[in-house]
Amino acid sequence: MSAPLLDVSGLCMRFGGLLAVNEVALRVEKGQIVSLIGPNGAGKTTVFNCLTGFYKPSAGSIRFRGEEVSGMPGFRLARKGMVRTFQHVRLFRQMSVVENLLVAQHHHMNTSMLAGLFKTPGFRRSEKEAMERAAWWLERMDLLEFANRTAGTLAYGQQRRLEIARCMVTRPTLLMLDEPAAGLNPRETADLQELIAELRSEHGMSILLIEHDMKLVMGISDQVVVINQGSPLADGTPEQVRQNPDVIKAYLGET
Ligand SMILES: Nc1ncnc2c1ncn2[C@@H]1O[C@H](COP(=O)(O)OP(=O)(O)OP(=O)(O)O)[C@@H](O)[C@H]1O
Repeated sequence: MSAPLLDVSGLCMRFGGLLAVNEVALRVEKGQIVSLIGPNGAGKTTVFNCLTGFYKPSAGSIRFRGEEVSGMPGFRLARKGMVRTFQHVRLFRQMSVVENLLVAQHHHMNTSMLAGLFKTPGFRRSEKEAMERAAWWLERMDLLEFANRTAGTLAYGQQRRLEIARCMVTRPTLLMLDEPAAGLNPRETADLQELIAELRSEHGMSILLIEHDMKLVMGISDQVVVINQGSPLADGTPEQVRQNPDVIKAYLGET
């Protein structure tokens, strides 16, 4: 059997006296949708920040495509195919919608500064492909008509979609979404669920999701990992997790 796409074990993150993440383990197999859930302050975003190189974990192993990547900076992880969105939308708000997608691809373009200076055929081809990819994803996300609008002026749901498009133009392997349904209305959340399913079925994405919307989590996940106060509480299929008494007590019982 091949190694999991993402294999995290013994992950710990300490902030001074606070052990915010304590021995967390999770796996994402290729093509899986895995959700990380837990009450407010459970440590979910801290786990994401460790996985994506924002924090250097205090302990533990993070293997991505078989390689130990713990402590690797975010831009290198992104090049390797691990990309994320944020709990609070983070776009280049003053840039146009399409510029946001072009900038995102810059690190991934196979061109040198000299090639850019002399506008070599290779550089021009690379730029054309980046523009085509941006246009494709803008259309897919129903954002094409806003291509030249300043990103900060888009409606909130559109900004969320642009953030996902910004990940997708880099052609990632693992997409990590931090509360993608936050601030969306029920219709938009249902559309998001459909989009996530299609990212997997049509684009071969593997997805790790932090989400509070239980309908979305239970409706879309292959596996659910539950943490509470930084520590692992349960993991399994949505059905197994839904019926776990510890989870009901610590988390689902709250809602
Ligand atoms: N940079 C930091 N410095 C100190 N403490 C932090 C830092 N980041 C997070 N924490 C603490 O770590 C704990 C876990 O926070 P985290 O944001 O990871 O939880 P969460 O599960 O994502 O919560 P929510 O669902 O509310 O977003 C909290 O007690 C938080 O205050």
